[in-house]
Amino acid sequence: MRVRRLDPGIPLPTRVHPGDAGVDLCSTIDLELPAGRRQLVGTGIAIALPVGTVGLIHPRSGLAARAGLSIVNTPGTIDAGYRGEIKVCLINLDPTETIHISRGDRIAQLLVQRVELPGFVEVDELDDTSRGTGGYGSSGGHAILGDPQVG
Ligand SMILES: O=c1ccn([C@H]2C[C@H](O)[C@@H](COP(=O)(O)OP(=O)(O)OP(=O)(O)O)O2)c(=O)[nH]1
Ligand SMILES: [Mg+2]
Repeated sequence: MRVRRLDPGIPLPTRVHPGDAGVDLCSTIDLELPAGRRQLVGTGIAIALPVGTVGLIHPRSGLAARAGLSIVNTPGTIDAGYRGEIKVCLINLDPTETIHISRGDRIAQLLVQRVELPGFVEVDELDDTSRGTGGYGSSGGHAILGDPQVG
């Protein structure tokens, strides 16, 4: 995969272990992210994905579990033709604590996947299926909102 470093001080995307699906991306900035706030953060890299693939930007589970750091539009979509800097819209989901990020910290991970590129043909009817138009919990088994002891 061809990759450009737009910020020479930032390491290339790294696959920490051979076979890892995600390659980690780093922040180009120091950042204080208060509880509930979001910010678009540069990663200092640009890539040339092959047509027929997509880059998906996922959060890192450790930061999510330890600090509540996530990504607003997870997974972010990197189109094959995109040549700009990959950016990450970080959000602090912790209810009270500020998250401190330093330049060079690994803040997200990039996955590259094959993707279908179908054309769309308008029709009057779609074929019947067992699910039909049922969705949004139609099969049951949802969690109950509120306190189950009350009422
Ligand atoms: O987390 C992300 C998501 C997107 N992008 C870049 C690459 C992607 O190819 C482009 C457009 O993304 P998307 O299609 O999700 O955003 P949009 O709001 O639809 O913008 P556009 O009108 O440019 O497609 O922005 C990122 O750098 N990081
Ligand atoms: Mg778009």
